[in-house]
Amino acid sequence: MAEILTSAQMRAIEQAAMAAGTVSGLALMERAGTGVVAAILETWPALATPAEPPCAVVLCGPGNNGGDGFVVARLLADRGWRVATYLLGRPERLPPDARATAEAWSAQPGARALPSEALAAEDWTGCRAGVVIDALYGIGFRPPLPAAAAQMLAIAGQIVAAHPEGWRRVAIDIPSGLAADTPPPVIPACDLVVTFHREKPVHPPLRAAGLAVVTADIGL
Ligand SMILES: NC(=O)C1=CN([C@@H]2O[C@H](COP(=O)(O)OP(=O)(O)OC[C@H]3O[C@@H](n4cnc5c(N)ncnc54)[C@H](O)[C@@H]3O)[C@@H](O)[C@H]2O)[C@@H](O)CC1
Ligand SMILES: [K+]
Repeated sequence: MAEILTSAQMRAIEQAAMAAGTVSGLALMERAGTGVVAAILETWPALATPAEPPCAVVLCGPGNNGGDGFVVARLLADRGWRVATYLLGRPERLPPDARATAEAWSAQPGARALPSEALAAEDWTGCRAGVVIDALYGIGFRPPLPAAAAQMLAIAGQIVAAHPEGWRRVAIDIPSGLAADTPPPVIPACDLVVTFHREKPVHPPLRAAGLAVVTADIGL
């Protein structure tokens, strides 16, 4: 059976690698985002060679999971996708690595880096293929889910529901609202979960329930 790590064990491995100077937190975040994009394109190869640019609605939370989301936004925009990020919280309160990836994304010409409040007013109906990226919370989350985050996920669900053949939901590390170290009380609506280095206790039950769970190598 594949090794399962708790969130504390995962953090300890990341901290040890950073303390040893073998990798920075920012480099790990870049690898994490790269792994998410690779998993999306492997899971849905049509998105790698689309007839028209796909869209990405990226929900970014207040921590490093959100930082991964900004990397994914930048990389998908580099591929010609139509991308917007929606940040829950204030950019100046992001932790340093996430702030760096947010700034790198915002600095891209044409980047649409928006506050969470903008999500409700956006119209994505003209985009036939796309992904909603859940980068709200990862291994740092402890329930309950804040109402504002639940509201963002609900709006994103409506975007996907409007195009059941063309839009997919992707969760970075963990579907937001679930805790890393315990079995999920409910199975969330999600098509692909991309976690890093090793699965956490939440992942095997998700896979057993039919969700695609991919573990990306981030070089730890
Ligand atoms: N250098 C790193 O730390 C790396 C982090 N990675 C990503 O970072 C994630 C972990 O990041 P963080 O530790 O910043 O945490 P998260 O991004 O999971 O959570 C963000 C913040 O939400 C807060 N929070 C937790 N529960 C809450 C609740 N119920 N209501 C409101 N706020 C709540 C936490 O205090 C935390 O500061 C991983 O899941 C992974 O996606 C990856 O990029 C790999 C490298
Ligand atoms: K997430």
